[in-house]
Amino acid sequence: MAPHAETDAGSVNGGGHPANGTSATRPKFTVNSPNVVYSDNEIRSKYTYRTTEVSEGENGSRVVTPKETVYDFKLDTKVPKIGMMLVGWGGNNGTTVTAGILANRRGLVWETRNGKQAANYYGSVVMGSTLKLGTDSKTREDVNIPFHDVLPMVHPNDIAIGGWDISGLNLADAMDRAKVLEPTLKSLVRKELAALTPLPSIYYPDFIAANQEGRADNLIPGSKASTAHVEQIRKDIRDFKAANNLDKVIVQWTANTERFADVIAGVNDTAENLLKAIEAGHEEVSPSTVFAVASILEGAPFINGSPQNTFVPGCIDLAEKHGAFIGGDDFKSGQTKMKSALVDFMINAGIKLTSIASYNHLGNNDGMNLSSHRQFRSKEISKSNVVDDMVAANTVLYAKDEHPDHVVVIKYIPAVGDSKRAMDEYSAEIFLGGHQTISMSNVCEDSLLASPLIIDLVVIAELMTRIQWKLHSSSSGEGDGTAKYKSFHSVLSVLSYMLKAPLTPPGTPVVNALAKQRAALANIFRAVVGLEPESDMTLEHKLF
Ligand SMILES: NC(=O)c1ccc[n+]([C@@H]2O[C@H](COP(=O)([O-])OP(=O)(O)OC[C@H]3O[C@@H](n4cnc5c(N)ncnc54)[C@H](O)[C@@H]3O)[C@@H](O)[C@H]2O)c1
Ligand SMILES: O=P([O-])([O-])O[C@@H]1[C@@H](O)[C@H](O)[C@@H](O)[C@H](O)[C@@H]1O
Repeated sequence: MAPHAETDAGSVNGGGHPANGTSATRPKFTVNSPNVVYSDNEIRSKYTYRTTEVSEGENGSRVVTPKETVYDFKLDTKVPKIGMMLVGWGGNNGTTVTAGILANRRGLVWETRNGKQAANYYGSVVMGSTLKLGTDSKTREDVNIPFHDVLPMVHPNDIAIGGWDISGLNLADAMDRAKVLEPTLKSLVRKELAALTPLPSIYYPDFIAANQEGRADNLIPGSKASTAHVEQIRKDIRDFKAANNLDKVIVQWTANTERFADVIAGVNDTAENLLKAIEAGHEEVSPSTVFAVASILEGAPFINGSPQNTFVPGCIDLAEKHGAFIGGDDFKSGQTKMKSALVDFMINAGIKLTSIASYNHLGNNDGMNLSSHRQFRSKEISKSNVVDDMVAANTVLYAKDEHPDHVVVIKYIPAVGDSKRAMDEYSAEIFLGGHQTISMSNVCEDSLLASPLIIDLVVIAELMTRIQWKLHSSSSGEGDGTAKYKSFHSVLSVLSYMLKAPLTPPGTPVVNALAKQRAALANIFRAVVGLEPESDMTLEHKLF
């Protein structure tokens, strides 16, 4: 069946939201400040970023100096028509997120054994959460707004969807294979999904488990990297963009977890070497890296929802050289999301976490792929490193290089399907030699937890393409109007809230604490419209 792009999704406004297109979308609030200027298609702001610099004082003391850097931000308020192309579109996540967007777009309601269920975007930080805007001028109470309203963002209902899969099943049959959704919901989206078929993809057998071979029937010829593969994927992106009359396309990897690729000097250590290695068909270049390279060259943001090292140094170098956005790694959906919140709480409460035993079993195709050791190893790494920053930051509890014992176990048990079971035990030392043990059982519907993250990653990555910054003349020392606006760094570490192993610009620290990640996201968006970070000090309720 010929690959089909989804029909133009932008014209169906199921969510009661403003139609998408090139017209500017009116912000949901107006900032009353001389530092914020509104025009038809832009919001410009002057923002003072306040930090604290610590330096060595006398006799081993420290000197702490408040620092101010003034930035100019520019936000393009035109919300574009975008498409999302998923690599692994026929998988559990791909089919579930597609069905979910269709259900929301059409405002579907279906019968379940507990009664009627309406489509929703629960689990999406953008569509399901709020943030504090400020304090009511009269009541002095908090005013909270939907996260989606803080800046003009794409509405997921309007995202055109397409993608690739090594399996040629149409999306309706693939949805059945995934065994994630209720039959009543499936029946309501089946017809539309049946008309969607993943584009053929590249398949290099050595990178994913051998047990995946049986589904590989929808292939672009060639079993190792090639320039032809890059060019085919670039053409697919262009064709999808044209077929759906899109302004932008964002590509996400939600295909199987690959083994780590060896990082080899002269092969994938620089952009130039990586392109040469692809041209030479080097066998250490993975399919995910080929997709990343193609997306970068096509100017489409690329996000890696799996744990493998797609972004070898040469790939990051290429993104930087092309000013393209990349983000990753590995959707943070259930067990690790809980861990990044619980460990933050325990260690910042002064409780000395001494061990974490994380066990989970699942029975979906992801689990089958992870039953192969080299693919499991990729996941073990991304699930294990999530506590490192929180431990290293507490030198009261932990000596240098001291850390809790931490084991990760993943077992494939077909009977549980997509309903992943996570069982964790957190052991800790408390006051006067006491011990605390937290045992947790967490039934995580893997794809129903990951799909909203796919949406958040696309919406936020797109928003980041419309935000630019420059040093204000008072900080740059240059005359007004001389500095040029530029985009955020190519590596979108702002996406870390949705990811287990956040990719950050080379040489910059990784923050895994969930609350810090979310605060960074919210406060950066506040800064873009000239608002101070939300500090939660609420002095207005303490000093009166
Ligand atoms: N909660 C979650 O579901 C969750 C959380 C974090 C990360 N992940 C990661 O997301 C990925 C997808 O998870 P899933 O449950 O949808 O898995 P899945 O196995 O159901 O889907 C993966 C799809 O990718 C396809 N595929 C494999 N190699 C491909 C290639 N080279 N090109 C195109 N398609 C290819 C497969 O045919 C399959 O349809 C996995 O890597 C998983 O580890 C999932
Ligand atoms: O995000 P999380 O729940 O910690 O991690 C999950 C793992 O526990 C699971 O084994 C794997 O199949 C999923 O892809 C996901 O990565």
